[in-house]
Amino acid sequence: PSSASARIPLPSGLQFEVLKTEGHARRGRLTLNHGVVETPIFMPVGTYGTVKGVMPRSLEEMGAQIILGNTFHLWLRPGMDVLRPFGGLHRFEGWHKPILTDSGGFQVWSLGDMRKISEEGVKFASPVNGDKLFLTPEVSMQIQHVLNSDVVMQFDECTPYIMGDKASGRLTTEKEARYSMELSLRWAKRCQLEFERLQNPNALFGIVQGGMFTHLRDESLAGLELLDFPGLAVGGLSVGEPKAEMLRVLEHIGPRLPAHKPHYLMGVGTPEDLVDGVANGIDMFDCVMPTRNARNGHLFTRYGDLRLRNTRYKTDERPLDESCSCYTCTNFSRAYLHHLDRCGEMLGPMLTSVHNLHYYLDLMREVRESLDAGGFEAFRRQFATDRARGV
Ligand SMILES: CNc1nc2c(CCNC[C@]34C[C@H]5C[C@H](C[C@H](C5)C3)C4)c3nc(N)[nH]c(=O)c3cc2[nH]1
Ligand SMILES: [Zn+2]
Repeated sequence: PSSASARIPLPSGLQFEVLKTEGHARRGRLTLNHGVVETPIFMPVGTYGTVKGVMPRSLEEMGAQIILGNTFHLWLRPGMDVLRPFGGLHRFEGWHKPILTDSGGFQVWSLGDMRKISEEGVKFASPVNGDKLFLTPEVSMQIQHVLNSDVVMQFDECTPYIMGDKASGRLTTEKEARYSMELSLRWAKRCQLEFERLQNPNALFGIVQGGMFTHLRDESLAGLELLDFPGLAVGGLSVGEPKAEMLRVLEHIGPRLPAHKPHYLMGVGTPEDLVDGVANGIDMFDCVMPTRNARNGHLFTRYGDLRLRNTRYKTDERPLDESCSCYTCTNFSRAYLHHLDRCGEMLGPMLTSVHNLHYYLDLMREVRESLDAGGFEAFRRQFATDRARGV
């Protein structure tokens, strides 16, 4: 694989220009150390150094501009000693465009009771081999430095929507959300100090927390603004809260994010969430749905969702989505994909992942084009009508 050409790093690792706005929606251009990204953008998610079942050449073909890496898992396996000689994740996984890595905080949080959170960081047993591990803001920065990701996320605590086990259903209190938000702010400062000590040439993003409390969201944003990160993410959403709650918080904080910086909504979401997010000032999205749902035969199309396992598709000669130009829709029928799914053939998830990712990337391309033409609101109405039509 070609060695990454020597690049002159960008100041603070990125440049961002807002080309057009329509309400709170923005059409932008994000220049990172490994290339340019047109926004709004969906970022396919890699988990173990690959977007499951999809080759990097296919990702390029479908127009992916930036993908996610997985700090937590890559730290455990293959580990930094393997990745360091490659100069980072790009050469290791054969993706030479921009990569964003999350800090690992969200995943440790998802480990549930196997973790112990303190001011210092998070102690937990490795799900890979049971080793006792300690993830701190500093260690997260050191791992992401080795991965050489273009966008580095601060180590934060994703404030839960429900405290304790789901059964109890106790909502996180304002006091708990405040403590968690302030912990993430202290960790943001520690991340910035370590990032600078490492002389990382990439971009470090802060993450806004505050749970479902808009005044805590404002305090989190104000605290992060003092640290002047080149980009900001909205965390602590899509964590089991009702859709209305997510929208309420998003409509509050999205328009309040600094206009000249890129805005990343973490872990969101459905096609409808992406369009709603753009309307509230979001530029970047990541979500496991396109790939995870593809493996479960849950396909997204312009006219609604499709469950491939349903017997009605056994003889259906049409493509998944007549309006889709992806490799899967161009070459295969619903009947064939239904058959692969029934047989458990590995080509099935590969073809359905190509379609779902292509659908998400194409949706965001249409959003960008509608913003270029000043027609995003009209596009948003047509999108909702089409999606309600049914496949
Ligand atoms: C789904 N809802 C949601 N996600 C969230 C994430 C992870 C974003 N995706 C990165 C990720 C997470 C997993 C799965 C893949 C690969 C890798 C491990 C990185 C995407 C979040 N990450 C951080 N650091 N903080 C959050 O508050 C947060 C909130 C979320 N709410
Ligand atoms: Zn398709």
